[in-house]
Amino acid sequence: MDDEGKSCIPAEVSDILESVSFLDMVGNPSPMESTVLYNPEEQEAYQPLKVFLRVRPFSVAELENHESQGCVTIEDPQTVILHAPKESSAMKNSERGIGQSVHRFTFSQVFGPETSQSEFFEGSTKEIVRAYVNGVNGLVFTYGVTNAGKTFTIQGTSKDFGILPRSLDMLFNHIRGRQYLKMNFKPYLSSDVKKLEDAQVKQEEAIKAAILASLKEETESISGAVTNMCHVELTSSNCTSKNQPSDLLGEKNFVPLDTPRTNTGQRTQASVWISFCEIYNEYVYDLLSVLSTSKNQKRRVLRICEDQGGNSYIKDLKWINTQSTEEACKILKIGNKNRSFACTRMNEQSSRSHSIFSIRLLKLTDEHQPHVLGVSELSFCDLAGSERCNKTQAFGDRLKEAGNINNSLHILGKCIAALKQNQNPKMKPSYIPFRESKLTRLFQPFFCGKGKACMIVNINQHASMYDETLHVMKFSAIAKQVIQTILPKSLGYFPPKLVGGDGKPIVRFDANTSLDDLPGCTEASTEEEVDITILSHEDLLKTTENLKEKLVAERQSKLLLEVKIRREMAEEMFRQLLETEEAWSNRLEDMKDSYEEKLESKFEMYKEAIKKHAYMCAMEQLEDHYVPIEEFIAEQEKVEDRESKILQLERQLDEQSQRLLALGSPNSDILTTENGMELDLANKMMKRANEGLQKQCTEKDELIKSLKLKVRKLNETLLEANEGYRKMAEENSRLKHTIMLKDQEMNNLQNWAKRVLELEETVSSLQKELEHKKHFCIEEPKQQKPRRGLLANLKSTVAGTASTPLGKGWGKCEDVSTPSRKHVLFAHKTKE
Ligand SMILES: Nc1ncnc2c1ncn2[C@@H]1O[C@H](COP(=O)(O)OP(=O)(O)OP(=O)(O)O)[C@@H](O)[C@H]1O
Repeated sequence: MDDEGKSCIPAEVSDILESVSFLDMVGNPSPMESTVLYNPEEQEAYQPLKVFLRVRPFSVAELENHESQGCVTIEDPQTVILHAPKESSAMKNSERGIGQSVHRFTFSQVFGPETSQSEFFEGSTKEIVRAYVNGVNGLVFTYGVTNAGKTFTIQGTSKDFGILPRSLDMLFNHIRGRQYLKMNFKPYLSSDVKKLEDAQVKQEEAIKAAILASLKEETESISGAVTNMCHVELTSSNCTSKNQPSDLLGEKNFVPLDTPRTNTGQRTQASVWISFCEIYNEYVYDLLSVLSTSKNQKRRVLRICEDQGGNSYIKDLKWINTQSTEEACKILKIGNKNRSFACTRMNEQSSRSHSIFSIRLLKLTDEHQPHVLGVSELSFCDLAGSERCNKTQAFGDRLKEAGNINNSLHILGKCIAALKQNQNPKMKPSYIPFRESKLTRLFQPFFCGKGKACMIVNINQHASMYDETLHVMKFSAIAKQVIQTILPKSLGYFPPKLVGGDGKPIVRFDANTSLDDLPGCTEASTEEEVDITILSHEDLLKTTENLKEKLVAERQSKLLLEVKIRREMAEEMFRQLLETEEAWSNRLEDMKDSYEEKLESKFEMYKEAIKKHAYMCAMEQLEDHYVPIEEFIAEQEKVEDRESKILQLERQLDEQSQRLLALGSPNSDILTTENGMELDLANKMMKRANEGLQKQCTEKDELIKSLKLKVRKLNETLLEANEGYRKMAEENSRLKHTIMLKDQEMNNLQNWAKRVLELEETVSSLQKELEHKKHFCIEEPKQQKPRRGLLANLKSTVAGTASTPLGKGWGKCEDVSTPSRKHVLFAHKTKE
């Protein structure tokens, strides 16, 4: 989208517009289009929205001004190519690599600048008019920038009639000779009929006379022009013959109006009524209101209401009985005078509002005892120009108008985009904002299967309007993909209802539906959007009173509804709480069991580990200090042997000492001399014994040393064993810590249980409130549902477990007084 001013195309639509691929524009079928439709009825029911393009010729003035040509090229009857002129944003964008400078669009039919009004009517609108006279509602709307030829296409000029007068002519030719000339059956609400009292008929006649009188001076010219049209333009019709019906409709498949006859063989008759209104600045005005011609009087704003079938209609809109095309054209002219024209810079007679001209055809049985057989409506909507504010250089009121025009077209764009999106089964259905503008509210039934619509896109070939025209074309590319679903009459329609002059039902044509089904006053029940600024003081008071009554009734019904909803909600909440409680208690049990199992298995694991470790340590020690028993015995024997030897030697030493003492006595000299030899011998022996002893001592020392070494090694082994023990103690403390954490988790679980208890209290308070409400409603108090046991169970379990030292969920069924298996186990572990 360009950044110049506010676009009439919404951002969402713009996004889609930008994403509309070149292939889409050349007419690739949408998902719905590509769906195979097997029977002709289905094909009739699902049709893409017909979009016709009409290219306006250059005016003499434009040709004189050398308006650049060549922007629009018609390739074939369905395709048109747009070439961006140099100065356009599209060209600038394409030069920057964004978008293309050439675009191809396809339409149901493209009508070039040389197309006459008659050719255009034949090729575009005739089909809808044909369906209309057979009872199918129709809508024709023109879309395009200002000065593109929308009004020219619908209304034409006094010499060159547009599709509207031609449709009227076709209709009147069709019903010629079977027209119901009395005015006592009048359109009512969206598709009902009101039977008027005589006084009301007179009033209708007076209104019509007043309207026609306001254009008396121009009657001649219009009459002449219409006659002219019949004689000159409609060459294919027998319009010249007043008594013969037109053969415009004389084609295959067309069922003439007089074909259906009632069971009693009565001929059908037709009554035609027209209305003309405009939507200006989001207000609906009646263009046929006589008062509106007075300059000083403020125009009355009309409201859009809905009937019981949800169909929108304009409340208090004037419907004028019309007996001929001439009359209808006169009325159109009067309406045009009231239309909000304002000079814009681009079009001298630019229409700044959306105008809607509607024709209602009432099919009746014969005059003596008339019954309504059906009502169909054909509307022509001339939309205001879709240009942006800055192009028209709008300020003040014009800017406001442009804003409102843009807004309603913006909503129309959103609706069309949403309709297209909703047809795609792969996309998420989106809300269609029909109610966001008056225009789309009135168009809604046509897009919801209650009529046939067709869109006429008008463009001019101005280079200066290229960007605007491109947006119009992109918009139409989306509109073309919207599939219209025409509902069969049996579906979605409320059959026409005949009401009396007071608006109360007289006859209903649906035998299956009784009159009791109808609301007392449909109108009153469906009224909305009251514009209080247009009401007098008395009206305001009356309205206030009515509203007060309605409010009281509404409040009562709302209160009952609220009580009902609250009760349902409370029951639902209670049920949910019980379910939650059950789920939580189950979960709690499961968690407890799983933690118990985990803890037990961990204890077993650690026990095994400690045992294994102790065994390993013992084995290592055994390996280090292992001495074979034989060696040990041999060593022992050696030691004993040596000890006995030492004892023997000590005894010998004692003996020697005694001998030496004996030798030291007075007769020792004698002994010395006598025993000198013996002493030497003894000394030698002692020396030898001494040496032997010394040797034995060194051996003993070595043995002691080796024993000390062994003792030291044993000490070291002891230290290692101590270290192992210490590690095991640490492991043990870690285990204790893990157990503590598990305890905390169990605490958390208990907290959850408490929460469940709190919820239970909430439930009981809700129940109390419910009881209170029940009293309020003076209803039989219901027996409170017996509480499920789980909550109580949980409560007692939690209370029981909380009192135990390790509490926290150990053993749900164990006796508190007897120490549980886990307690003993845990105590044992702690001890370890
Ligand atoms: N097909 C046509 N042949 C000849 N003249 C045309 C054609 N279409 C439009 N014109 C002339 O172009 C001028 C503008 O047309 P018209 O008023 O219908 O535009 P518009 O789209 O209704 O503009 P706005 O939205 O401002 O009302 C008129 O003078 C009309 O007579």
